[in-house]
Amino acid sequence: MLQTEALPPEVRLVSNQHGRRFLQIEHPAVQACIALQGAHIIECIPAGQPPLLWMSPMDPCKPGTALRGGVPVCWPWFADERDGPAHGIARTSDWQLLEARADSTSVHLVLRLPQEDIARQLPDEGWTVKIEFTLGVALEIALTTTHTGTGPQRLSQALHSYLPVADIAKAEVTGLQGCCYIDKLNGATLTQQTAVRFDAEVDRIYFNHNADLQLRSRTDVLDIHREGSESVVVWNPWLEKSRHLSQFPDDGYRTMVCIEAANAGPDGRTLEPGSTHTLKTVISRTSSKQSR
Ligand SMILES: O=P(O)(O)OC[C@H]1O[C@@H](O)[C@H](O)[C@@H](O)[C@@H]1O
Repeated sequence: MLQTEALPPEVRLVSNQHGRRFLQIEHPAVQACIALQGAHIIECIPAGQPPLLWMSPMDPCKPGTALRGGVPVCWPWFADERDGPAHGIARTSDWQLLEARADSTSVHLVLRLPQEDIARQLPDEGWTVKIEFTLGVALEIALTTTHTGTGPQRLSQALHSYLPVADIAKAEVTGLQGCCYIDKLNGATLTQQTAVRFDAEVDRIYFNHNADLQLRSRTDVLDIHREGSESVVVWNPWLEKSRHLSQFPDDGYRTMVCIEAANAGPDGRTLEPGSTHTLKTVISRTSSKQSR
């Protein structure tokens, strides 16, 4: 773990009143906050812009509880693709900061999931995993997994980005037209004909897809670029599910949508011993354009 004295002045390690620890980033180009538990970024505000991420106002901030919003890291499985906790084991451990540096345009941070946490929870498997954040005018996250065990190992994962919208009923996701998806609500496989719009719960895995996406909401446009990802999860719980979600207000669904760079469903990977895979997403607001 990097010692506090080695942090650049733009990065501070802080604790809230419950003892939960965060990396607080204050840089001329960006303000951000990353919870060590889960290596979970909960705030990213490029200078002069609205936030790039949605965060629940009901976050209890107690150590051990799941944070609803930001970018939870789902690893080494997505949702319930394996037995065990939903979205894998990475969300509950405190990650270790390995590297922190800043230049004139951005802050770069590297964290890793402690080996003893992986060994305790997945005793028969060999993995190392680290995450790199580059924070500036864009939010860049790269999750790198190395298979250190013997025999092939399955890997599915997601950077579960909660993105803000002014009004979900007027938001749309473009770039998925013509793409096939699994509708997780009924198991059907369908083809997306138009931009994705929302008037009910949506929970889908789009697959065989690696092109860029846009989230359009009133005059705001977020650009989403992915690498090492052939699938993208689009999720909005709508009203009924919102009422049952932890740390989520009943009307939270109106102002968020998850667009997740993933390797999920048919895009789950098999890694051979010694091989490495990087899942990357870049979220930016390149301009304000006219939307619906
Ligand atoms: O409630 P969780 O575990 O944070 O998951 C939230 C949602 O995450 C999405 O990625 C899944 O597709 C949904 O099915 C799930 O409900």
